Order: sequence, then C-alpha cells, then structure tokens
Amino acid sequence: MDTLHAVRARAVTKCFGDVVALDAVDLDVTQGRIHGLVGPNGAGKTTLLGLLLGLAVADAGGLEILGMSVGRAFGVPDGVAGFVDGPGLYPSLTARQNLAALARLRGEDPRTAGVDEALDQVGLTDVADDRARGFSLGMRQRLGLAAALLTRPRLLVLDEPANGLDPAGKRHVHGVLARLAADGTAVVLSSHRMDDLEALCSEVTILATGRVVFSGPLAKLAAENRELDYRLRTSDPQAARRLAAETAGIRIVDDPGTRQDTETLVLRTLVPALDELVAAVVRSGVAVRELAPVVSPLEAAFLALTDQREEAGR
Ligand SMILES: Nc1ncnc2c1ncn2[C@@H]1O[C@H](COP(=O)(O)OP(=O)(O)OP(=O)(O)O)[C@@H](O)[C@H]1O
Repeated sequence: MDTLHAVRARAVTKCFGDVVALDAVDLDVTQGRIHGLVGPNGAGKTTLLGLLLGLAVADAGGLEILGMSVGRAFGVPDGVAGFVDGPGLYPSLTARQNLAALARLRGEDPRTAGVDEALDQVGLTDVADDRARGFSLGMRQRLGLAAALLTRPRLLVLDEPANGLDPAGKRHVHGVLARLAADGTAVVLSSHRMDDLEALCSEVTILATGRVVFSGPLAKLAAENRELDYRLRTSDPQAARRLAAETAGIRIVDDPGTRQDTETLVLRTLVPALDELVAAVVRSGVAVRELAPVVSPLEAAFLALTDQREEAGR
C-alpha cells in the first residue's frame, strides 16, 4: 500500500456515449496536500471528482484511493467525503438537525459526533437552528462542508466549494481546508477561481477536453519558461519607457485596461529581463511604485495550455 498517495489514477478513461469526458487521465494527490482541478467548462473536472467519490466508475484505467484499488463498485470509498453538484441536505431540517441526522445514519450518537464543532468550523453557529430550506448557496456549501467534516475524512473531494461564498464564508472555508491539510487530510477541489486556487493549493491539475495538460506544483507553473505581461508604475513613466525599450527581451505592449493611464507601462517579458529593467530603473534614480503580473502565472498557464489544447484538437 502506498501511504503517501491519497489518490493515484492511471490512464483513467470515462465516456458518456460518444463524449470522452476523461481521456487517459493520470492524477497523483499526496496526503496532506490541497490539490486543485482547473479547466474550461466541460473539461471533465466533475466527472473526475465523481469517480473519487464513487458516484461513477471508470471505463478503463486504474484508480487507487487511500491505498485501495477502486474496482467497479459504486459507493463512497472508506475515508472519503465530499460532494459534487452541491451537498445533499434535508431542506426541512435545521443545520444542526441535518448534521445530527447524518451522524445517526452512520450509527453515531449525534450528541458526541462533533456537530457543534463542525458548525463552528464553517461559521454557521449563529444559524444552527435555522432550516436549511432558507439557506443561501454559500450557506448550503458551508453546511455541506460541515457534514463532510463530521466523517473526519482522509480525502475530501469538493466541486467548486467557494461558489456563492461571501468573503467571511470564504475565509472560514479556506481556514478549514488548510487545517485539514495540516492534519494530513488530502483535499481535491475544483474551481474556476484562480485566486482561490493560488491561495489554497500546493498542486494543480489543468484539464482540457478530458486530458491532463499540466499536473504538478503551482510553483512549477510560475517558474515555467513563459513570458508574462507585467504592469509597471514608476515615479518617471517616460524614463521607464525609454529604459524598457532599451532592454533586450522586453516588449512594451498596449493594455486596453490602462490605455488612459499613461503612468503605467505594460511589458511582456521573462523574469530575467524584468529583473534587469528594474535594476536599471532604480539605478537611474526612478522609483518603482508597482510591479505585478497583469494575470497570475496560473491564469496565464491556464489560458496558454487550454488554448494550445483547442488548437491541437482542430
Ligand atoms: N451524465 C452525463 N451524461 C452525458 N454526458 C456527460 C455526463 N456528465 C458529463 N458529461 C459530459 O462530459 C464532459 C465533461 O463534463 P464535466 O461535467 O465533467 O466537466 P466540468 O469540467 O466539470 O465542467 P464545468 O466547469 O462546466 O462544471 C462534458 O462534455 C459533459 O457534457
């Protein structure tokens, strides 16, 4: 048994009729890590999460979850919790009653199952006695997460967990996931929010039309040899523009978002040339007031890799 891997998928394929939802997908998720799944609509994220939750079985390939080979049986594997397409809740029960009912279904005493602690962790203590029927999408997501926490999972699987969350709700959920990972639980989540993925995940898998186009540490994407657009604001925009034009490997690009803003330059370049420019700007007595990528490295990689995929498929 491989104790380090919470998930090990090899060449997993899943079709719905003629649609190949997953095409020979490999996925490794290490225990104690938060692993993000990202991809355009229809890329296969929910299908893959569904396989991890035992909601469907693969047509081909090998899938090991928490060291156990998943065969052709449906059902949530031991130690796994989570949900896709929103959590299943009893609308007529309160938040607390929902969790108590789930504890009872698993044969536990609801008084000692950690119901109140779970509600507290996701920030729902104040509405513990309100019926789930009246809950917003974000509150339902948080209650679903609390239900998953009750099972003390070793693998937590979540489809778009930040959907509908307000900033406070998001802070709660991010905190819960980070604590779970610190305690050794593996978390696999999908999201369209690059900022959430960057804040939470140590690893990401980018899917496009059912295929893995990148899988690995986020840091590797940042370090990939890829040009990014950077916004540079200085105390002397004209001097900065002149220096940028003189620096090899830097292109000044027109950014529609800042066309009115003559103070800011948008530069397309690799990191070493950017370093050279910043040093030259500072040497010439000009202050750097702001320097940031126009889109994050993850988003840039996502756009580049998923575009490539579409080009290749044409
Ligand atoms: N039950 C199903 N029956 C038929 N086709 C399906 C079914 N589930 C998924 N598909 C198809 O499989 C492909 C992958 O869908 P999936 O829902 O996994 O993508 P996704 O990456 O989660 O997309 P989104 O970001 O829109 O949620 C799509 O083409 C979808 O239409």
